[in-house]
Amino acid sequence: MGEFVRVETAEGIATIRLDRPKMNALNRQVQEEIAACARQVDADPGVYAVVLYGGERVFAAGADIKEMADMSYADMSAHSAVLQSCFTAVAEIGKPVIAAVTGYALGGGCELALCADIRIAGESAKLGQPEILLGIIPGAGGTQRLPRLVGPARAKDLIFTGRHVPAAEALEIGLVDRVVPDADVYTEALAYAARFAGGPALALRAAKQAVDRGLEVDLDSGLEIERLQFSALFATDDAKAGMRAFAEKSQAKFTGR
Ligand SMILES: CCCCCCCCCCCCC/C=C/C(=O)SCCNC(=O)CCNC(=O)[C@H](O)C(C)(C)COP(=O)(O)OP(=O)(O)OC[C@H]1O[C@@H](n2cnc3c(N)ncnc32)[C@H](O)[C@@H]1OP(=O)(O)O
Repeated sequence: MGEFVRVETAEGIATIRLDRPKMNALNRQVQEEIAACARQVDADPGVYAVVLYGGERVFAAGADIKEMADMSYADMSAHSAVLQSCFTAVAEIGKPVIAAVTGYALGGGCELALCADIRIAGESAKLGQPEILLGIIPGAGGTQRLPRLVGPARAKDLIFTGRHVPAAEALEIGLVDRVVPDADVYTEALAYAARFAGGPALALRAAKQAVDRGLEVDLDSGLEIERLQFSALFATDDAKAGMRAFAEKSQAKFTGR
């Protein structure tokens, strides 16, 4: 349990809850607490899916500008690897991760949402990478994850202009996957995550890793990643249970082994 970031778990779903004054501004402490929560939920066999949530008002308004304002090249050069690793810890959670985007997801806040697999936004939510307006650029994966999601031209538009993207446009360009009434964002994210509770955790992890790792390599290598992940699942009790249940017209009981 961190000071500004905590894990709340219920019925197999973990929420990583950001809760810091000043729009959940991401300072060093928040980033490190996010990474600790990511590692905690990744290692917890009782957690089948994860929701990232900043509260009803805001997801996260980005890095703490006031903290960064006094940082030197040396400071940031020393910290930026840690910073990226905190976000990568979220991206590498071996379970479905859903970002519940309320209010603003800007800068590092948008980059955090990009580390999720699915993004559900409220109708009045706004996302963006406004770093350019501060004389800097995204530094927590935005220049890499955003173009992979929306394409290089749209990513450059958002990064070059720093503009806020309303939820409806974010849906159009694939930056978010669903738009729901503001009041329903968190419950909708939990409902989607609940689909995975009690499910085939090993297969879900294999699917996520095959897709994510496959995006980074050529097709032949990606097919090899899939082949190895697919074959490995035949060593699991879950695969036997799942296919036997189908044959017996019964409900599969997955154990995560
Ligand atoms: C060696 C030490 C290492 C330290 C750790 C380094 C951390 C490095 C992290 C790097 C992460 C990767 C790179 C990412 C960079 C960024 O994210 S840059 C920031 C990008 N975000 C923004 O530019 C958004 C800034 N905020 C706003 O534009 C507005 O606040 C808003 C979101 C549009 C909301 O406006 P409004 O509703 O009018 O509310 P405000 O009055 O503006 O805000 C309320 C209070 O919250 C404070 N605040 C808001 N955002 C931030 C922020 N990002 N950082 C710090 N503080 C923020 C705002 O100042 C208000 O405070 P008070 O005036 O004191 O009430």
